[in-house]
Amino acid sequence: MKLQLALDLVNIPDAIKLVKEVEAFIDIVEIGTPIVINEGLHAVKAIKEAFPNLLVLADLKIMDAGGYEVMKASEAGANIITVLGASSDATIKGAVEEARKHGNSILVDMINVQDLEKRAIEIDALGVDYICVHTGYDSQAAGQSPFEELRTVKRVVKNAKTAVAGGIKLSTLPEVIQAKPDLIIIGGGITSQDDKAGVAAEIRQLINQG
Ligand SMILES: O=C([C@H](O)CO)[C@H](O)[C@H](O)COP(=O)(O)O
Repeated sequence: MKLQLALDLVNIPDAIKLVKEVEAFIDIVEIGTPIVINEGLHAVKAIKEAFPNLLVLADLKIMDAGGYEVMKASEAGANIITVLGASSDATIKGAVEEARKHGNSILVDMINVQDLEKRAIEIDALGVDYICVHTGYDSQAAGQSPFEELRTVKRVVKNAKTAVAGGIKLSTLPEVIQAKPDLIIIGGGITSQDDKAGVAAEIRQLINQG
C-alpha cells in the first residue's frame, strides 16, 4: 500500500514547505485540482524539481482531450495523471496511450460515477493503472465517505490497482487499510493537522503494518 499526500489549498512555496515536513513518510505528492487552477502546470514542474525522488500526480480530472492534456502534464514532469471515470472510453484510451509514451501512469477518478460496479469493470478493460473511488469535498460535507465504494471496486477490478480518496484521516485509516487498496490518498487528514510530520509518521506506520 502506497501513501499519496494530496495538496489542494496551498500555493507553490507553501506546498514545497509542506512536502519537506513529511517527505520521509509519503510515496506520491498530488498537485490537487485547486492548485492547478490557481497556478497551472508550473506547480507540477516546481514540485518535481524540488523533490525528484517523489512521484508527482497531477490531479487534472481530465474529461476530454485525454491525449493532449496528458502530454502537457507529462511535459511538466507529472508521473501520474488523473482522468475522470465519467469521461468517454475514447478519452481514457487516449490518455493511456499518451501516458505510455512518457512511461507515465493514469489514475481514473470515479468521483460521482452513478453505476460504479459497471463502469469500473469497463474501465478496468481499458488498461488504466489505477481505479480510484473518491468522495469529493462537497459530498464529504453532506456526510458521505468512500469506504463502501472501495469494497465494491476491490471486488470487481481485476487488472488495475485500486485507490481511495475523500476525507480519510488517522481515525478512519484502519477501515481503509482493512480493504487493502494499493494507494491511499490523504489531503486534509495531514495538511490541516498542527503536527503534520507526526500524523504522517503514524499514518505511514499503520500502512506499513498493513
Ligand atoms: O481530489 C481532491 C478534491 O477533489 C479536491 O481537488 C482531494 O485531493 C481529495 O479529496 C483528497 O483530499 P482530502 O479529502 O482532504 O483527503
